[in-house]
Amino acid sequence: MNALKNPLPGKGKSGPATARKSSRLRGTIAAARDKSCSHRALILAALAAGTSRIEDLLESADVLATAGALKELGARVERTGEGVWEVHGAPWQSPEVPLDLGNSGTGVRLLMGAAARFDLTARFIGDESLSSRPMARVLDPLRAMGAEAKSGEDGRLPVTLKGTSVLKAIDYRLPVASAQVKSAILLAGLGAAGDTLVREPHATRDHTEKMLPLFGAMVSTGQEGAETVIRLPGAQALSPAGIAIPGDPSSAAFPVAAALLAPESEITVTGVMMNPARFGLYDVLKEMGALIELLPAGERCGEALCDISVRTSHLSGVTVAPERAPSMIDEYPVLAVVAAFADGVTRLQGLSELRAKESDRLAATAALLAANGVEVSIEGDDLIVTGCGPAGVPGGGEVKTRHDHRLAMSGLVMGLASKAPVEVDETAMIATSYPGFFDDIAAIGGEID
Ligand SMILES: O=C(O)C1=C[C@@H](OP(=O)(O)O)[C@@H](O)[C@H](O)C1
Ligand SMILES: C=C(OP(=O)(O)O)C(=O)O
Repeated sequence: MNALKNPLPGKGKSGPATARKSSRLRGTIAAARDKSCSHRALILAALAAGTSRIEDLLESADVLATAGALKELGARVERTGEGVWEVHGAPWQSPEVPLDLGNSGTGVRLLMGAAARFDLTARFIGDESLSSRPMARVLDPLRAMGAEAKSGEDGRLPVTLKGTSVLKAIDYRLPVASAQVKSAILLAGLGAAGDTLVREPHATRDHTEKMLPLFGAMVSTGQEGAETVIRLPGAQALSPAGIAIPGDPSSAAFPVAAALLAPESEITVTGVMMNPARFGLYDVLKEMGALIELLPAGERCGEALCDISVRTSHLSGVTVAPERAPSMIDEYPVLAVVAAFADGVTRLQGLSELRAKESDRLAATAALLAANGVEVSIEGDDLIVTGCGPAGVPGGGEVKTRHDHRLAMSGLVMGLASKAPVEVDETAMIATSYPGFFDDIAAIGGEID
């Protein structure tokens, strides 16, 4: 394994934390870099013949786990400066050790797809949370393409995958709305004989499709009735690229929500990617009455960017239809927190996929709200939140984070605006997606200790 040229910054905080009512959140912060694009940039670079340079990579635990796995698979991966990485691709080989993807669903599922087209055997493992998440959704299509896979109980990790350089192309309709499954199939399809087709009944984030051409690959996206169809010709070689990673709308959601809820606040988060398949939360917040302004801020990686300015707002409950879920899938916990402060009832519909995240996020989000005195219920796959309105959110609860970074950050955002402080039981996993969270909240004046 090759060593990092420059040491990485510290891993962030761990242990419990308490957020206290804060007001006058002010300032401008740069958005944390996008996790989805960071994983993809590393993986595509490791498939390309030659040296790619990635700037502003998100140096979070999840992304570093992907970088570590790529080294074990034979790529040369070097950190040459803050957020700057050089990756030299090579044909992937059987790793000598199990590939430990820690907490990262994106890392493990995309890597299984990308590895399937090589003559190699790799064992994939992860932490307790990742080991409880479904992998059959990726292994089934990879098996249909000709890979062999053995999994733990119920299609979970550990998974031993035997890839093959003679993969078959498939025409596959996604049974769940998942960009990870789509991407795994497309990455495998790069090495298959013939055209691979992925059909999406509900469009999901399209970063893989958008980034592949930057590495010289051909891929096209079309519409057949209500379905989005992605077609990728097989037997494609990738060329190296220079990529700069845009800001993450999912991470930006936390400071934005804090400023909406804490009195007399006004902040700006700069450089946020506006990809429509990621931006659903911001549309919903506007529908709730949020004072949000979006200022165009150029482009990165083929994605339009904006600076988001947000002020403390009077919010009303809304209904969010199920078909909007893929465009804001990771934002429901913090949206539920925002809804708890609104006037009236918010209905978040069609959230079955939240049960397959780092925790059962549907149950855990309801528990977070209930522990802090908010009326909440789950009806089927819907989350119903009765906003506390002018009475305010009581707070005072202890949030069980269940290895889930988004729950931890959502609980802390609630505590920045609720009457009594909110404690979360663990914060280490925040570094999986947003290592700068505590610094950013402190920079705008939020009190977390
Ligand atoms: O492709 C990606 O980068 C991601 C897709 C989503 O997962 P699913 O594909 O499981 O919906 C999302 O929840 C995850 O944070 C990142
Ligand atoms: C679900 C998430 O990530 P992953 O699936 O990559 O673990 C997330 O970041 O909220």
